[in-house]
Amino acid sequence: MATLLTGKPVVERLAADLAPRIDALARAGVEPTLAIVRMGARPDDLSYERTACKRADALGIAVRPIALDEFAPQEALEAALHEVNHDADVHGCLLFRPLPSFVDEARVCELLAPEKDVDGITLASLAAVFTDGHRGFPPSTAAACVELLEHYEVPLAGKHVAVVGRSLVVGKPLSMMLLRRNASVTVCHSRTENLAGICRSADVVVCATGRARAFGAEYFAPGQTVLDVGINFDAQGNLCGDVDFDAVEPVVAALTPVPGGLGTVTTSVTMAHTVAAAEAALADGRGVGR
Ligand SMILES: Nc1nc(=O)c2c([nH]1)NC[C@@H]1CN(c3ccc(C(=O)N[C@@H](CCC(=O)O)C(=O)O)cc3)C=[N+]21
Repeated sequence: MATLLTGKPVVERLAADLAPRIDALARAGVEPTLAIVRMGARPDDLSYERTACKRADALGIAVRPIALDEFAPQEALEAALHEVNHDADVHGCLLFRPLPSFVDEARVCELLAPEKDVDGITLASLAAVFTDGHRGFPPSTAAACVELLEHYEVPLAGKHVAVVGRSLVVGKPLSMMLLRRNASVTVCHSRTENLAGICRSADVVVCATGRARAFGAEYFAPGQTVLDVGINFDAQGNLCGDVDFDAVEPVVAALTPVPGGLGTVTTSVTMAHTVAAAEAALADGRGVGR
């Protein structure tokens, strides 16, 4: 029987930290505001948007959903980001990825004002992750993994962490964040030879491939901590992770569930980044007294 590393206590702790800060902003006449920009209607985007709206509402953060058609021209997306950049009442922006394949994602990401980049999509934010700098925000999903590991006091220093997945949303930035905490990180991917063997040899395994229930018991060993970053929908439309939960739960020491795991922490981290962005805007005199 593995210990379930649920998101709930992490979410509650983050909320307790944010409440007085949101109150202080309200007294200064600022309502932290997050723009959510979506193209099309991918189920994982919708899942995030639903959870984000609920969480924002509970905390006293405003959400501005901006939904574009799946086939909207890139110019429409660029115009939406331009508007976000120039709206002093918007403090943060979450742009769902991946974008449709005809969109130049790298170009679009660079358009967002770095101070509103609460999900670490600009090069400025990513550079800070790689150089251990203090500017900007890391991608929320990567930050959520670290928050959860720290909350549950999972040792990282000197430990071997296998990160499976090399996206800019999770795998690459998370590897750097773990390295900074003195873990020895193996970054694995679809071309990795002996993936199961590498995973079995690790102290902590992070599954971030986006393939429903692809990680069976053969990838794991007793004593391990497993983070399941996957948000997938199976053929029946049920939300599931990258880990085959029923097969793996009897093997490992601790495991995050899906739903109720890292997704919920990711949402809260985005809210925390939005509040921090609002605080920075207030301190800079941006968006007040106009
Ligand atoms: N730039 C970018 N950054 C992302 O981090 C990103 C993205 N794009 N595109 C979409 C995926 C998906 N994603 C989710 C995060 C939280 C939940 C979440 O909170 N789910 C809840 C409830 C799910 C439900 O009931 O529908 C849970 O896991 O318990 C879901 C999905 C972040 N993603």
